[in-house]
Formats: sequence, structure tokens, C-alpha cells
Amino acid sequence: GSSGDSSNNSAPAAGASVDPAKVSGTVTWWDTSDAKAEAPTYQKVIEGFQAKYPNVKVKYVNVPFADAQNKIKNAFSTGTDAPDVIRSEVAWTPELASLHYLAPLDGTIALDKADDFLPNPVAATKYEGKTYAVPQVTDTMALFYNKKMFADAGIAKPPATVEELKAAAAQIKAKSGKTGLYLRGDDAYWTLSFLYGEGGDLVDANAKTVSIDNAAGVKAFKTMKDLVDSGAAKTSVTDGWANMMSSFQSGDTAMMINGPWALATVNKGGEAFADKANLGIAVVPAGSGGQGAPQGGHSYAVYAGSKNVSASELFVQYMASAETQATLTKELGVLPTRKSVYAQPDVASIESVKFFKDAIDKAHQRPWIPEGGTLFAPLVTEYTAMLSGKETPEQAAKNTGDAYRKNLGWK
Ligand SMILES: C[C@H]1O[C@H](O[C@H]2[C@H](O)[C@@H](O)[C@@H](O[C@H]3[C@H](O)[C@@H](O)[C@@H](O[C@H]4[C@H](O)[C@@H](O)[C@@H](O)O[C@@H]4CO)O[C@@H]3CO)O[C@@H]2CO)[C@H](O)[C@H](O)[C@@H]1N[C@H]1C[C@@H](CO)[C@H](O)[C@@H](O)[C@@H]1O
Repeated sequence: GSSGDSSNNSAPAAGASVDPAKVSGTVTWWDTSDAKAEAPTYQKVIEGFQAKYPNVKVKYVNVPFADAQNKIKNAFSTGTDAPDVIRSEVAWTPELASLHYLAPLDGTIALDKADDFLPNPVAATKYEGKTYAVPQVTDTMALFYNKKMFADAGIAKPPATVEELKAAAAQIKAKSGKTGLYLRGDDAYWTLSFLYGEGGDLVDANAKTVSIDNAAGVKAFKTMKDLVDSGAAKTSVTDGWANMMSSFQSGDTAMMINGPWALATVNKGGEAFADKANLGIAVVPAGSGGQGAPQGGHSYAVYAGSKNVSASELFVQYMASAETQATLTKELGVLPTRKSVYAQPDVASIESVKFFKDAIDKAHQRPWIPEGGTLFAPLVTEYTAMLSGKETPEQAAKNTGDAYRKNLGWK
């Protein structure tokens, strides 16, 4: 047909508004956000969508993050009871796209005002040159600390290095008998800032080589083990999230490494942080090889087999809009993925946003490849074995490297 043919009835051009009365259907959304701390806010936002698009019915389903990836892959592989839209963790998108489970969104209203998104979250939505997700939130990790415990122990500023962290922990223990750091021991994500701090990485995706068991990797394992053995940190290899949050919120420990998704819980109060001003946030401590924190986050993705693609794309446009992102940030403390939202005065004035915006711009980029998410399961197995004293740091690093070489077929 002739170019510029305006009579075709394909989806309206990206960014176009849609006649609310014309869109109908149901959209089932599997949300992995924290059921207690975050989900109520997402459900409230959905009420706004329903009011605007009365003919679209949204079915909200909260799926715990730990179970979600397998549940999504099972549902998409059979098509039975599959959701129309998912909350895709940044590492899931390339893998699900490689399995042809996701609808490409380029040119659709789901990707409304695409150039307003930050480049790092966008990088995690691409696969073989196409866009398979729309960024929702982005995050990295930081050192959360208890200002009063630091002041009582005579510590003027947060530790900038692992050595300073150990010294601060010793001062806190001497003063209050409390342990300095809570180091989460059941989630491999908590190893990355120590790995990057030694100038190491899990793999080199360009060279297709495994790095986790090189000298920097071994040093990172040793550093984490030493933090626990020296008494500077406490950990547990089960119920890590609950133990970390209750320990930090109760003032049982003075520091934790965590991300902005923890703010919804910390800000709800809880002994030590009834006064929110008592929470300090600083960059994760540097190791002997530098300072770095990982990039995480979540995006909206549409099931390729959805029977409600137009309604799903409209839902994603609304959920990823600047207005919705501003609401989520103000209510939950999570970070926007749209540049324009950081420019809004009532967002820019939020202390944690000011800190994390700078931190996410410097976050260590991960390889956004289908195999990216598979690196954590072997790593957590060896990390917990080391923390439990079943393996030396050297063995843990080597076993992880061998598992990668076996799973990836890389050197
Ligand atoms: C093992 C997993 O490894 C990787 O996951 C990495 C992930 O890639 C990293 O980015 C990082 O994620 C950050 C995240 O970025 C950060 O935002 C936050 O998320 C918050 C939300 O913010 C908060 O709203 C709420 O939702 O709660 C969320 C969670 O708190 O914290 C996350 C870290 O917790 O770390 C993950 C590793 O944990 C794989 O991708 C798989 O997930 C894999 N799991 C499967 C593996 C299958 C085979 O064994 C097993 O059979 C299956 O059953 C398991 O499902």
C-alpha cells in the first residue's frame, strides 16, 4: 500500500492516546512486588487505570518474587492460565525474549515516550535489537546505617572501605556490644558489591570467559567470610530478608547493604527508624580493587500469546507513565526509570532519591543475556556453603566457576 496510509487500523503510533471507550478486554497482571510493603500501592494505582479505562478489567495477581520466574516460564510454555502482563525482573527479560514468550513492543503505546527512559534500565529490555519490556523501577545497592548508633560509638562518617567498615564495627561492638553489619547470606545478589569491590565480576560475557574464581573473585569470597569470622558482620543462610530487616530495624545491627525496595519497609518505622532521619544511606564500601554496586530492577512485559495485547499495551503505558512512576516513588521510595520524573520537585526533594539517582548512574552493568539470571543459583549454593563453614573461600569460588563453565560452556 502507499506509504503514510492513514486508513490502516494497526495499533496507534507510540505515544498516541487511545480512545478509552474503544479498548476492552481483561488484563491479568502477575506482580512480584512485596505483598505487604508494596502491593497495596500498586493495587491503588490500578484503580486509577480502571477509572480511566472502564471497559478494561484488570486482574491483579501477586506472585512472590522467589517463585515467579518458574511460574511464568511454566505458564508461558503451556499457555494455560498465562498472565497477559508480568513484572519481569531485569535478568528475566532477555531469557523470556529468547524463548519467544514476550511480545515486541517497539512502536506500540506501551513504549510511550520511549526516549524519556534512563539508558541503563532500557539496556535490560532489549534482545536482538528489539524491545521486550518497559522499565518500571531501577535499583542498585547502598550501605544503610543507623546514625544514632554511629554517633554513640563516636563514628563521624559512614565507612567508605571494607577496612573502615571493620573498624566501625569494632567501635560499635566496644560501645554497645552490637554487631556492625548484617550481611544477607541466602541471596547471591549480596555478594556482588564485594566482587566488584575487588575489581572482579561473575563472567566476561564478551570474551565468554568465567571470572568468578580468578584472584579478585577469591579475594571477594575471603572478604565476606572474614567480615563474619571477625565478628564485624552477622548473617544467616536461611530467611535472610526477614532476619536482615528485623536485625537492622531493631538496632540489633548498625548497618545493612540493601536497595531502595527496602525503604517501603524501613520507612514504616520499627524501633530504630521511628524517626526516619535516623536512617543514613551511603555508597557501598570499596574493596581493594574499587567500589561498585550492581544494577537490578523490574520492567513490564507482555505475553506474546496474550489474547488481550491492545488492552495489555494500554495497561503498560499507564503503569509506566511519568504520573504513575511519581506516585510509586513518593509512596514507596522506589526509583523512577523516566528522566522527567527525577525533574519533578516533589520527587527530586526526596533524600533517598537524591542519593540513589547518583548511585544508579554509576551502577555496575551486568550482561543482559539470556544466561544472566542463571548465574545466581550456583553462586548462592557456594556462598551459603562457605558461610556455613562447609567450604573455604577458595573452594566456594572454584566450585562456582566450575558450575558456570559447565552450564555456559565457557572457559
Ligand atoms: C536465584 C535467582 O537469581 C536471579 O535473580 C537475581 C536477579 O537477577 C538480580 O537482579 C537480583 O534481584 C534483585 C532485584 O533486582 C531487586 O529489585 C530486588 O528485588 C525485590 C523487588 O525490588 C521487590 O519489589 C520485591 O519483589 O522483592 C524482590 C526480591 O527481594 O532484590 C533482588 C534480590 O533479592 O538478585 C536475584 C537473586 O536473588 C534470577 O534472575 C532468578 O530470579 C533466580 N531465581 C530462580 C532460580 C531458579 C533456579 O534455581 C529457581 O528454580 C526459581 O524458582 C527462582 O525463581
